[in-house]
Amino acid sequence: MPAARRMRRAAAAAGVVERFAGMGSALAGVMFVWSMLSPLLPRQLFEHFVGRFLRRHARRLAGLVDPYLTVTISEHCGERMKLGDVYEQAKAYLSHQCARRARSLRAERAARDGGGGGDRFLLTMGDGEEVYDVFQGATVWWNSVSSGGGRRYESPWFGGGGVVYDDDRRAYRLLFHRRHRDLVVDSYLPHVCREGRAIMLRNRRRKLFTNAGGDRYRKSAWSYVAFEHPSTFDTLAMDPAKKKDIMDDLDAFRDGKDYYARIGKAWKRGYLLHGPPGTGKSTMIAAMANYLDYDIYDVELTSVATNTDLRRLFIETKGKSIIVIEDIDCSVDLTGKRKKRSPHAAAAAAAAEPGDAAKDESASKVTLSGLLNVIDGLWSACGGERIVVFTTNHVGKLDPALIRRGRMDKHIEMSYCCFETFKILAKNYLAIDAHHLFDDVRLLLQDAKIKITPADVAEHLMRKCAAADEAASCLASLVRALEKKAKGKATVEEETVVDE
Ligand SMILES: Nc1ncnc2c1ncn2[C@@H]1O[C@H](COP(=O)(O)OP(=O)(O)OP(=O)(O)O)[C@@H](O)[C@H]1O
Ligand SMILES: [Mg+2]
Repeated sequence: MPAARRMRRAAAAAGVVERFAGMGSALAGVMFVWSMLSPLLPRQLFEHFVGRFLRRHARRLAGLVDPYLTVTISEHCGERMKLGDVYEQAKAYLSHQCARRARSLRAERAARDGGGGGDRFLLTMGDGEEVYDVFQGATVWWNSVSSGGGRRYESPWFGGGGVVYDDDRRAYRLLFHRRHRDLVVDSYLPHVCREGRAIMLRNRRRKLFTNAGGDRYRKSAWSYVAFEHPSTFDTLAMDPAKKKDIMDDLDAFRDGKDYYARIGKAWKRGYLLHGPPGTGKSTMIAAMANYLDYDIYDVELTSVATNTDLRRLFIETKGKSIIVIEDIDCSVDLTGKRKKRSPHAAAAAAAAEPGDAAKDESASKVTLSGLLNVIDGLWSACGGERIVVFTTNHVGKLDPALIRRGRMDKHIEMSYCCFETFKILAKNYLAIDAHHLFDDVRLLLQDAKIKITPADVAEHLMRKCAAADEAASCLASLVRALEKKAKGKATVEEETVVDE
């Protein structure tokens, strides 16, 4: 047995002995005083005084007999039965540090990054288990307790609309000697949370959250799937200098916790990605998330009924995340004015049921000021380490207040394909760095009148067969498409891929 483990066992055993020895000597003292006094006093007087004494000093006596304190960390806490962060952190810590000493274990799937992690298990303490831990020479004991027997029932309210409550309440109980109180509260518990957070980060599978399709009685406003987009900055086709600038900016943000605190600014950063369709705005968001190892919250503004709901959504996002609002110009009317209806829409509304009209009125009432408040107001500072990204095809349509620096700190234009961009796409799609047709492509792309998006170029370079001369045929297809544009025979909108 390794020496370190032998020492820890010995420490734990010593702790148990010390715990019971302390109780035993205090109990023996009380019994001794009792046996001395009882024959000397009249029985009624004795009972009266002893009764009063016990009533008054019961707590202090209990303290003499049992000098141990407990701290309970519950699974659920606060509003709407939110899962307690501290509980999750303690669970992760215990599964890593102490669970191997437990005899009864609970197994959960430990999802890891990048998919395929579903076969790993996280082992946590089973109900009623006790394990010890040693911290700076002090021994503490952790107990896993549960109540409710794991019953699940459907709410009788809201028409029983699928709201299922889990009656199983779990908690961890931490037991320690009262002389370690300061050590536990000031150092040990923060250590448990810190270590637990780090373990959770290492074990987590990144998530793509959405608020669309939810109902307001769900425990969380967000639902999610595993985030598995393969885009990276290596595969993202754009001017290398611009790409490096963005990566440096992201690095500075990720490592900037102390800097943001020093300058008195919330730890968040806004990016505005603008450019024509198919220039890689969504691809860039995926690359940013993969680069930073962050989750993505994709906000569907049209599914948010009010500013209050929007605020709740933002409060429920966690740190290390990118909050995305795509096509911000067409999400909702953020000027607060109602858009004029087309004659067709007006006729349809007139023919609709009265209930439909009411539904229309109750559609999203998110306002510009509501949005500004969550991304830049007092609420925006909750949690920290968040990036907010807006994308748009029409930057000119946006309200200047929405995209001013400080809200959207970095404006990135995603533009049409240049030769540098093409070379990255050719490397991605055809695995080539050079080809005799590259010169033709370069000459054509140098012509400012020829506008082709990376999405269109990518489609030309996409493998269509496993032929040996595949690269040549793909490049020839691209050259033909570019020549067509040069001759004005095709516009960007009408362009279609020529299949070989
Ligand atoms: N810069 C790029 N680098 C690599 N691939 C790209 C790039 N731009 C576009 N693509 C390819 O084109 C497809 C469409 O790109 P993407 O969805 O990112 O465009 P977008 O700018 O978000 O378009 P929209 O404005 O219509 O949402 C992607 O699946 C990707 O394969
Ligand atoms: Mg997009």
